[in-house]
Amino acid sequence: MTTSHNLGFPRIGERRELKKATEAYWAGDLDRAGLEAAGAEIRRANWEKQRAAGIDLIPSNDFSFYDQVLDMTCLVGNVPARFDWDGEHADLDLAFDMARGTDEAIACEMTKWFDTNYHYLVPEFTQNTTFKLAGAKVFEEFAEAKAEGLTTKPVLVGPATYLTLGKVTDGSGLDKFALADQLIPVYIEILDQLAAAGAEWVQIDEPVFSLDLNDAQRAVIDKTYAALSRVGDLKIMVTNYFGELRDNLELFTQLPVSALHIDGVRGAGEIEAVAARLPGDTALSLGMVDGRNIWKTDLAAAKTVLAQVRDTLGADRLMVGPACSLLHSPVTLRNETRLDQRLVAWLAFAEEKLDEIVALARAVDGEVDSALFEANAQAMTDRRESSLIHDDFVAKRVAGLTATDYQRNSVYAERARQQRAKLKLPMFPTTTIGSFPQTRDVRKARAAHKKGDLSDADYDAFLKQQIDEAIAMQEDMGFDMLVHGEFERNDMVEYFGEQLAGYVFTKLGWVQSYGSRYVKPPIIYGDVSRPKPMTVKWSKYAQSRTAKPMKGMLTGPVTMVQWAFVRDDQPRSETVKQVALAIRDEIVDLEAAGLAAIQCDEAAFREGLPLRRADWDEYLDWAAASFRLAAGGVRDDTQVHTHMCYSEFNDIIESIAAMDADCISIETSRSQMELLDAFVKFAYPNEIGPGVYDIHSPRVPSTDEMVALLEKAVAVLPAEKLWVNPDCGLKTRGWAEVKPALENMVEAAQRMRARIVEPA
Ligand SMILES: Nc1nc2c(c(=O)[nH]1)N[C@@H](CNc1ccc(C(=O)N[C@@H](CCC(=O)N[C@@H](CCC(=O)N[C@@H](CCC(=O)O)C(=O)O)C(=O)O)C(=O)O)cc1)CN2
Ligand code: MET
Ligand SMILES: [Zn+2]
Repeated sequence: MTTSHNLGFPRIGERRELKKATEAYWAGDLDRAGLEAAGAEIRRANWEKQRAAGIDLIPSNDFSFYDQVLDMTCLVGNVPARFDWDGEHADLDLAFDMARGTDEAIACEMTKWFDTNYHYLVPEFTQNTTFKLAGAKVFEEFAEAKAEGLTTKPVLVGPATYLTLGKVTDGSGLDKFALADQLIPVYIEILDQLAAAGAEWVQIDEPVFSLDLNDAQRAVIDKTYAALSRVGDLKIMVTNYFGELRDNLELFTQLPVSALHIDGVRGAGEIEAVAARLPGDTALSLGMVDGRNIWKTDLAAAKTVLAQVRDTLGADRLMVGPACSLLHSPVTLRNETRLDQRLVAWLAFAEEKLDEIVALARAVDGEVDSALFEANAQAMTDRRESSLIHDDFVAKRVAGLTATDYQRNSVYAERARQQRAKLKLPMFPTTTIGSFPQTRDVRKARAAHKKGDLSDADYDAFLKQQIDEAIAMQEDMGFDMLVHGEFERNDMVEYFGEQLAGYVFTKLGWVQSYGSRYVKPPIIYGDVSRPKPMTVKWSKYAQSRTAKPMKGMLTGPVTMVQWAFVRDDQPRSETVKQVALAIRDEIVDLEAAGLAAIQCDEAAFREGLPLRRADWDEYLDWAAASFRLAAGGVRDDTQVHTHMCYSEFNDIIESIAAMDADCISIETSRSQMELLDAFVKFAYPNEIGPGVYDIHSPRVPSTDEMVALLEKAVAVLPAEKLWVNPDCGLKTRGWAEVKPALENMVEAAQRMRARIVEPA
C-alpha cells in the first residue's frame, strides 16, 4: 500500500490563534497555562484535520511557539552563555528570551530559512559549546498525540542542517562541523527515547541537500547517518526539499535509512534517477504537492509520475507527501468567501493539499476518487484557458521593450550633479527607511475602515493627521529627507497587491514570517498592470505639508514577486517584468506629482537568489534589470533610492551596482558595519546609507554609538557618498523608543558634519 504522509502543518491556527496567545502571554495578559492550552488546542485541531483527511502518517513536533530551529537549540541544550541558563532544562520561557532578547542579553540573530520568507533563529557555536538532551517538547508532543490515539512521526531538524545554519560567534575560528561528534550522541539519545515511547518513524529534515555542499558537510552527513541508522527499531526518514539534489544525489540515495523524501516539484527532473538508484528496501517519499505555492496540483500528471515509480519500487516502498512542510502555505480556503469563486477553483491551501496527497496515494493503489480527479482536470483546463489570466495590452507592452527602457538617461555622476543642485542636501543627509510605528490605533482604524465602521472620509482624515504628526516630528528633529510613514499600508507587498490588476488577496491567508509576525502574501494569478496610481495621493499630500524633500515610497519588482504567491504558468522573470512596468508607471507619476526622490525597496533581492551557485547569474541578470526597468522612466534630477534588509552582499555586489540606484540603504548596524566590506572592496560607485540603528531591538542606541559606526564608514568610503539612516523600517517598533533613537541619530549626523567641516 502507498503511504500518504505530511512533513508539517501550519502552526499559526486558522485565525492566527498562535499570534494572539503568544502576544497576550508576552504582554502579561495570559498566563503560562493559558498559553500552553492555546498551543495544545492548535495541535489537536491540526492532528484532527490530518486524520480526517486520511493522512496515514501524521507529523508531530512540527508545532512551535516560535521556531523549529530554536526548539532544536533547546532540545540539544545549545543555549548561548549570555542567557544565564541553569544547564538543565531548556524550556519555553528560555526559548522566548533567546528569540526576543532580555534586558541583560541581546536576542539571537534571525535569518532567512533557505529561499523562503520564513526566518529561523541562528544557532550559536563557540569553543565552549557542548550539547546535552535538555528539552522535552518533542517527547511531550509525541505522548500528547499518542493519548489521542495517533502514533505520529516526530520531526527534527537534522544535524547537518543544524550545524550548517549555525554560526561561530566567538571569533575562535572553530570548525563548527567538528561539533558533529558531540552532537550525534544527543540525537541518538533523542531517537532512543522516541523509540521507547512507541514511535515507529522519525522525520529528519536535511534541506541542506539542496545546497552546494563542501567536504566537511558531506563528512557530517556520512557520520551522522551511519550512527543514527544503528538506533533500534525506529524507522528514519531523511527529507530534502526546496531544490534538486544534483551532485548530492549519490550521497543522498546511499543514506542507510528507511525512507528518503525528495521535493517532487522543484526536483521533478530527478525523480526517475533517484528511484533507479535507491538501494535495497529504502522507501521513497515523493513530494508531489507544492508546499510553497497555492495552486492545485495537476493530479493526473502527478499520478502518472507516481505510477511509474510504483512500477519500479512497488507500492510498499512508495510514499506521497507535500514537497516541503506546509508551514509555508496558508491554512485553509474554507474561509475565503470573498475570493472570486472561479479563482478559488484553482487553489489549494494546506488543508486542501492534504486532500490532494491522500487522493494521489489512493489513486496509485487503484482507488481513484473520480469526482475529485475530474474536478481537478476541469480546473486545470479552466485555468489554462481562462480570459482572467491574459491581458493583450500587457503582453504587447512587454514585447515592445527595448534596451533604452532599461536605463536612466545619464550615468550616475551626471545624475548626482543634477540631484545635488536640486536637493541641496547637507553632508551626511538624514532619512528613514519609510515606515513609522504601526500602532494599535493605526491598525484599529484600518480594521474599522475595512469593516465599514469608519467612513472613507474619517479614515482619510485619520491618515492625514498621522502624516502631519510624522512630518512635524521629522522637521523638529532636523531630518533632511522626509518620509510620510506608510500608515495607510497593512504590509509593503499586500498593499500594492490589493491595487494591481492580475493580483488577488485573501482574507485569512496568513503565513508565518517569524515568531508572532505573519504576512498575507497576495496571489499573482494573471498578467499584472496598474489600473490607477497607488501611492501618489499620499505622497503628494505629504510633500505639500513640508518644504523639505519628501521621499516617495514603493516596493520593487523582485520583492513584489518574491513575497507573493506567483503564477507557475510562466517564468518568474516574465512576471517580474510586468510588475516592473506597473511600478515604473507609479514612479513616473510620483515624479510628475513633485516628488524629487523615490525609494523602491528590494528587501527580498538576496532572498530570491537561487540556492545553487550555478543558477545565480541568470537570476541576478533579470533581477537587476527589472529594477532598472522600474526606475528607468524618470529624469536625471529625480533621485532613485533602494533599500535592502540584512543581506550577505559580498557575492552579489556587482548586481547591486547594476541596479544603478542613486542611493541604497542597507542593514549594517548589528554587524558593526562588517556588511559594508563588499561595497568598499568593490568601490561601489553610488551613494550608500549604512544602517546605524538596529531596529530589530527595542534598545535605544546612543549618539556616541552611532557616531562610532559612522566613523567606521567614513574611514572606508567617501564621506560625500554617505547617508545616515536606520537599518530598516520602524513599523514593528513603538514610538517610545523610536523618538529618542531618531533624535540621537540626527545628532550623530550633525556631529559628523561638524567634524568634517572643521577637522579635529
Ligand atoms: N511581506 C513582508 N515580508 C517581510 C517583511 C515585511 O514587512 N513584509 N519584513 C521582513 C520581516 N518580516 C516581517 C513580517 C511581518 C511583519 C508584520 O508586522 N506583520 C504584522 C501583520 C501586518 C499586517 O498586514 N497587518 C494588517 C492586519 C492587522 C491586524 O491584525 N488587525 C487586527 C485589528 C487591529 C487591532 O485591534 O489590533 C485584526 O484584524 O484582528 C493591518 O495592519 O491592517 C503582524 O504579524 O502583526 C513584520 C516583519 C521580511 N519579510
Ligand atoms: C522590510 S524592508 C521595509 C521597507 C519599508 N519601506 C519600511 O520602511 O517598512
Ligand atoms: Zn528592510
